[in-house]
Amino acid sequence: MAVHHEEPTSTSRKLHFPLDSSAYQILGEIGSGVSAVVYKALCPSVNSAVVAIKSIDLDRSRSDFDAFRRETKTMSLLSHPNILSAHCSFTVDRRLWVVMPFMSAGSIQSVISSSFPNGMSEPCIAVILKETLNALSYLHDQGHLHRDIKASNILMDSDGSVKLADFGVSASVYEPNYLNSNSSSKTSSFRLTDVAGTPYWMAPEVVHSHNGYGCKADIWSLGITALELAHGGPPLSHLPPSKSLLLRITKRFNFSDYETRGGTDKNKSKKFSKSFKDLVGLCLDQDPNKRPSAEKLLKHSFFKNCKGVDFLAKNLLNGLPSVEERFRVLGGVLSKNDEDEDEDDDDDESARARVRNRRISGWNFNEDGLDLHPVFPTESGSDSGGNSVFPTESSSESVGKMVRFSGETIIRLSSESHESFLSSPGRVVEEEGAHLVRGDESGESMESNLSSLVGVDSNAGGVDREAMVSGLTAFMRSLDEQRSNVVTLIGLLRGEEVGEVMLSREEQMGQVIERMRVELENERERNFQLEMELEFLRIQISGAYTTTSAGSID
Ligand SMILES: Nc1ncnc2c1ncn2[C@@H]1O[C@H](COP(=O)(O)OP(=O)(O)OP(=O)(O)O)[C@@H](O)[C@H]1O
Repeated sequence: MAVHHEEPTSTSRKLHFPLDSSAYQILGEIGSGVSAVVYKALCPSVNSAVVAIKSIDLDRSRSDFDAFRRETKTMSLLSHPNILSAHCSFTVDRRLWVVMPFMSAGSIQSVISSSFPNGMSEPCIAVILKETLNALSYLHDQGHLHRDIKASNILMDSDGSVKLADFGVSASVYEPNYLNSNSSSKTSSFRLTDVAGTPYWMAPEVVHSHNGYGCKADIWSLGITALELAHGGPPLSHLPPSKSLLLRITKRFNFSDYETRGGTDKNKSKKFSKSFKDLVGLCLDQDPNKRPSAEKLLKHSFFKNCKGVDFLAKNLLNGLPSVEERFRVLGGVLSKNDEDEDEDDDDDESARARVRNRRISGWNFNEDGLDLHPVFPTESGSDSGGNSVFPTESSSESVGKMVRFSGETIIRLSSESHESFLSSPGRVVEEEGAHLVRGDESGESMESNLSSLVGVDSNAGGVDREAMVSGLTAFMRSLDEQRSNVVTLIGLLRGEEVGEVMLSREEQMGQVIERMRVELENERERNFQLEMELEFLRIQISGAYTTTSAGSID
């Protein structure tokens, strides 16, 4: 077993946790995600310390190795009572092991699932949010964003102490992927541009991340977490992630909607204090600039008579099954739901269970094949109630981009020149398996094809002809490249010589495959954002219709 040693983190250097998997005795599994498993383990050489080991499969993970190095680096540089620091990390074969203190009560989400499926009391919520805000205030002050605030990333110990964990998608303002704005304040000026987080908790500006976002995205997620604690799940978690994400980020979704509908608990309408509603409302302001900072939120009246962590221990941990036991029960539910997910997409419980394992970080959100179906023509009618209008938003950056998703291809359309495009039928663009305009079809057929592409009624808008042509040309070029790669690969497999390269056949094949893999990954990453934007437009359109006709989000 190959073990590559890495520096232990600063906080644990004194303890000398071994950087060797054989030095740990695995006691059992306590959690699992798409690409990681969490174990409870013993470390006999360090006073038989009980630890949690997060073992991340680097091949299955949508974050790259650098992201995980960043997680452990971030954790090692931070020191705060409300932030979980790793003891050390090292690789074991193709897995990254992160050794952390064991938090015996597990995540707040697992506490909710087990004992409070319909939500916790406000005094408990206040303690959890306050402790989390302490961590966030420190984190933002240090120039970091967490980017994945949610109950499953807030861990609790047997004494009720609460720590923020999972820095897998956290980011530092000191890293190169942020945009500077004019503001002089460090914590308000940095702007990240990549999509990261988990759908139900994601701030609107993170979805539209080409405009950049900052630490206020964490404040939005904290607001969603507050609702999660209050109702047992985040708003709209009864819907598949893509739909909930997009509905939630539109202005159509207000906290009051959620409250009067009883949150995720359909049978019960809950009453909440004015100060709690005010706090959540502040966090969920669509305008990130209007959301208060973590530091300011700590002074909110909701925390005025906030109890200590021992209150949590008394009220949450009594009779709570062990974290292993909870995982055994919940783990069974999760795997069953994953098997069933195609059969029962609308089932509330399964949708809620599924989201626990899903995080948006680039294109992997699509990989799970949920409901992000902007190109399925048959769905357009039902999504829009058959009355949607063509997107009216037109911007230079939203023109003519192409999106490939699960073997389908969609094209971003602007609102202009639809008529002129449709009046010149006969362009030949074909691709097997893709929903594209065919050259032998009439203008009307093309129109319906185009409508199908974006899932909207094209009568109400237009297509930018030039953008379409340039987009389709780019698409053809990309197809040509892929075709040539495939031809090369077939040649190599058949034993033909390719060019005058002196490389072995295996090496040549390896190179071609690698090139195609990189291309595919780049394309998927690009496409993820485009899909989000397109779906967002569609939701806005159908939302405009629904709001006008029914005044409701359903
Ligand atoms: N240090 C720890 N101590 C005790 N339990 C832990 C610890 N770290 C994680 N767990 C348990 O393992 C579960 C899974 O954690 P993990 O970080 O892999 O996934 P997640 O946060 O649920 O999902 P994801 O991060 O993939 O969105 C947690 O919900 C928690 O119950």
